[in-house]
Amino acid sequence: YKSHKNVPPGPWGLPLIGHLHLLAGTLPHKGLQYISKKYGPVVFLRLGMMPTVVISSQELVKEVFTTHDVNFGSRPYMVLGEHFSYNYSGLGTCPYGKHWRDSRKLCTIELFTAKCIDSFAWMRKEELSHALRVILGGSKPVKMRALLSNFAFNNMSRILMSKRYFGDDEVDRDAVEFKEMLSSVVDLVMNPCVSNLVPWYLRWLDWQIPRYKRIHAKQDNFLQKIIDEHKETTRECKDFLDIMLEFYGTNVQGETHIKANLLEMLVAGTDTSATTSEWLMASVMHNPRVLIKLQQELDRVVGGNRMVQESDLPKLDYLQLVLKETFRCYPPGVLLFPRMSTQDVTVAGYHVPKGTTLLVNAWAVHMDPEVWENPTQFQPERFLGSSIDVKGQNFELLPFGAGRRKCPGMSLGLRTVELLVANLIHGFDWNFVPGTTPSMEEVFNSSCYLKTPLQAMATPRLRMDIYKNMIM
Ligand code: HEM
Repeated sequence: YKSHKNVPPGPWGLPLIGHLHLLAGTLPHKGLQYISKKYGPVVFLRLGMMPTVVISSQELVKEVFTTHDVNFGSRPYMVLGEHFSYNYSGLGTCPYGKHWRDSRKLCTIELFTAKCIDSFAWMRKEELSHALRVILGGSKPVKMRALLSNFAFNNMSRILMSKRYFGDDEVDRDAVEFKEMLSSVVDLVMNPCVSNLVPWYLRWLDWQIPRYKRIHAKQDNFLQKIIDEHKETTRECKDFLDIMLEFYGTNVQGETHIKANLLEMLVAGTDTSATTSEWLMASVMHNPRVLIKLQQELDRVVGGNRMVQESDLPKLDYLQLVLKETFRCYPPGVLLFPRMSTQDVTVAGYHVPKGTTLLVNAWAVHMDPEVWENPTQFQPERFLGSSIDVKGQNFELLPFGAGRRKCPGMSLGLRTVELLVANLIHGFDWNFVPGTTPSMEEVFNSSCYLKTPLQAMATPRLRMDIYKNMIM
């Protein structure tokens, strides 16, 4: 890399660890933003021994996701892909090519169309009624993270494989273990573990490999059991696992693709939606003006005699602004999901060789003062009258990425988040636990989370019979 004169600028690195020391003790997206302020919007770094280019401006995001999108269409080496996603068999980790195109088409047609998403409405309604029951009858204060995460997980697992794991009182112990495994897998996506930081011939040095293998064996057991159960029973209405069994086949290779897809979709679809909902709730609780304005809109559009239905959501204009602002300030994928160049390419006039990891600092773009006025302030009104949406079309707001490998689950994720938060805000007044004002401090585990899980006091805003009608 060094032998090439025209590589992007960057600080001096150290042997073996490269530039990792510059990110120690800071959140990676903030550390990378600091470096890019000094060296420019395209920076070359070595994360361990792995050559990496980091992009931090709207203009360059546009360049990589339009002109060079095919070239950056694959993912780099990741522990997630090798050890957990059955050697890159799933839609999110597999290399750009025929298998990816076929898998993406299957999901787009069978899972993510507006018609499919509408057809899951009754499941979301049931899950909502369970969430209401937890809020009204459960412990005080409400443990928001568990509530939001169980809602997202149950919705995903029902859509994918007709399974509901987290009940109101009873929980499936295997599922709890599986969900914990998923969290460890999520942690490993961008974790600076040895395997992620060295070339292939040194990966055997990673002392954590036996741990990956142990977790994977348990995960495989759980997923295989679900597939075997599915093959033995038939459902009146096919779920996505039935559709995948028909498409990929029931041979070992087919089932491997299915297990990888199930795992990746649970990883990609659960935490992202739950984290967005938690950031939104925390943000509006810290900005009571916004919370009151949301409730006024809900009173106007929905009224005080019922809970919010999916058909109300497109009419909730202010909620859309608040959601956009939440995504801008707290995108769950602050660095998106890494890509890799499959050919030598010129970015912003600099040479980027084949095999370089591309990180897009979406958070830095969302906080760029050249693009946003007062970027650090939470101000949903900034989107009033603006055509900016969350689809990443103009590359200044990218919570779902952009280009060919952008998130295919966007509409499903948005519907899940909007329905839940609209009902939480319409149905209850929310206050911090008396005597506490939790901080908005974040932690990074591949995704950004509130450091202290949100807990809140809920006071019903509507007549009791309205909740009772909703709770089945
Ligand atoms: C608020 C919710 C969500 C957010 C913020 C989000 C965000 C993202 C981001 C940033 C990427 C990487 C895009 C890129 O590389 O440019 C991604 C990819 C992906 N997401 Fe989502 N996501 C969400 C919900 C979902 C849901 C509900 C699913 C459903 C299963 C899903 C499935 C996927 C998959 C399969 C990929 C990989 C696509 C590929 O490589 O072709 N996501 N998501």
